[in-house]
Amino acid sequence: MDSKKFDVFVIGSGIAGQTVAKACAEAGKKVAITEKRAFGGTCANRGCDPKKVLLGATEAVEQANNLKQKGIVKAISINWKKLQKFKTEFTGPVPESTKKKLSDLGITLFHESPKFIDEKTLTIGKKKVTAKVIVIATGYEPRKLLFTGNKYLQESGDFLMLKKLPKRITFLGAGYVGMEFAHMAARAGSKVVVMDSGDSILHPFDIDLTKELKDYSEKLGIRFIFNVNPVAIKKKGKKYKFSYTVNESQKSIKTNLVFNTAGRVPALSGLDLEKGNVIFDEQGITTNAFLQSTSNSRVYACGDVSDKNLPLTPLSGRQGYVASENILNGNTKSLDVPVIPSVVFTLPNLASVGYSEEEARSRYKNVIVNYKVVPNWFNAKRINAPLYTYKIIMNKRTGEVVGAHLLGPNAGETINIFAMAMNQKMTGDDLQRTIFTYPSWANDIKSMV
Ligand SMILES: Cc1cc2nc3c(=O)[nH]c(=O)nc-3n(C[C@H](O)[C@H](O)[C@H](O)COP(=O)(O)OP(=O)(O)OC[C@H]3O[C@@H](n4cnc5c(N)ncnc54)[C@H](O)[C@@H]3O)c2cc1C
Ligand SMILES: NC(=O)c1ccc[n+]([C@@H]2O[C@H](COP(=O)([O-])OP(=O)(O)OC[C@H]3O[C@@H](n4cnc5c(N)ncnc54)[C@H](O)[C@@H]3O)[C@@H](O)[C@H]2O)c1
Repeated sequence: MDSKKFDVFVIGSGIAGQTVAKACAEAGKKVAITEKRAFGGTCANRGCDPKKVLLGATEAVEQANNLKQKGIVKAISINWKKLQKFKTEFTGPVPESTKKKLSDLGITLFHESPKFIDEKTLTIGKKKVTAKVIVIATGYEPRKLLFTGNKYLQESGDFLMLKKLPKRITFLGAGYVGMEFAHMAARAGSKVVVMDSGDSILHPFDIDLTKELKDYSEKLGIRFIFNVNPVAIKKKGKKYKFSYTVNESQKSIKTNLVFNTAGRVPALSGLDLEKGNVIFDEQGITTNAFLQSTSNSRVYACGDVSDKNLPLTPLSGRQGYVASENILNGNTKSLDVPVIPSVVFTLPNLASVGYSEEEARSRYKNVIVNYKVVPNWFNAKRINAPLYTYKIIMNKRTGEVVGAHLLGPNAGETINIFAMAMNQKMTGDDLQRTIFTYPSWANDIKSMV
């Protein structure tokens, strides 16, 4: 068997894997990277970026609909085929440009899944590869749902590639992906059903805000079914019959497509991690503070697949950076996680940073909770936006902002200012003293605190 030796061998070419591979190659190491799907990873090929391109058109529809009778006279609608073509302008070049960037740095590329045969050796196709350091950066994959007909389930990547938008779409899972895609599909003209095994949407987010978002989603025509236990999907001509139970009572719906949006899990299958002595659990690869495997010191894990994950692109990139520092300089950099803002790109956005109301109340003796529904504020009113709500939480003793939860237009941007304020331990007074542009969404922060 042909054998190759590297200083660093990276598995997975998403943001985490690319960051490590580039840093190590730039530092003069002999580096290889392998990718079993398209080079460039989830975010750029079948996640955040293509989603946000499709979202652009639905933002235009939302704004025009809100301003009907307020100056906009004609309803606008989406040409899905043309929108998809536009999206491909972004995703199409990703694999080749990623490959070029990596190989220009002298990195050797493979296009297959490897398998561990011992702690430092992998097989990849017919080749044997040994490396001083092996980096696992394989990301997440959709959770497998085990019921009859699960082969008919589609996943988020399939949605982003749909040539034609079907009349009826069902999303199984009301988390980030299910809610974002349900909003896009509904605005692009599909009849959408969202089901969840739990009793609410987006359960890590603030309950008051998610309730408002759910009610508004229903007005868009989205139907929610909660406490669902999926039973079977049967193909019936061009449609599917999806059977499920709710509180033990049997039900079914007819739909054109069913998407598995029931969560994502670490992508570890097929790597033969046991042979490499790499311990993992359902959180991902078990790592220490330096992102090094606790069982095999030659192995580092970063991005979604490490057990230190919070599966978001900026965090995965940061983990890639921390892993590369430790590979290159010895274990010197531990992963310090700052305050992490997060946004669900429904329209309006739901965004959050820091403690929930419940967490803050249990953590601090006295908290100030500023919770208000304010679609009457100028910024929302001028675009006739139906929802604008905030819940800002401050530690009463220090005045510091410890949590911010926003539902409204532009919330995905405004939340970044709260993240920065929290990282700098700013108080409500500090924010009030700041001069923001006017009239802008950021300027509303003064009134929120
Ligand atoms: C639909 C969707 C929308 C999202 N939207 C957002 C968003 O708006 N904002 C945000 O911050 N995050 C978003 N995310 C999450 C974000 O995409 C991930 O957190 C990020 O891509 C993780 O980067 P990573 O490098 O860890 O893994 P990935 O980008 O998943 O890269 C891992 C790579 O490893 C490859 N791989 C897996 N197994 C093997 C193997 N055995 N051999 C070789 N290669 C392998 C995979 O094919 C993949 O290319 C979204 C995710 C999805 C699915
Ligand atoms: N805007 C963003 O930043 C963004 C967007 C998309 C994805 N992501 C990342 O990707 C991760 C995965 O997102 P996701 O939406 O796939 O997962 P999720 O964990 O956000 O939501 C999964 C939902 O599926 C439900 N569920 C689980 N099993 C089920 C079953 N058998 N039947 C019906 N419902 C079931 C859960 O109750 C939950 O509500 C997120 O945690 C997030 O970090 C981020």
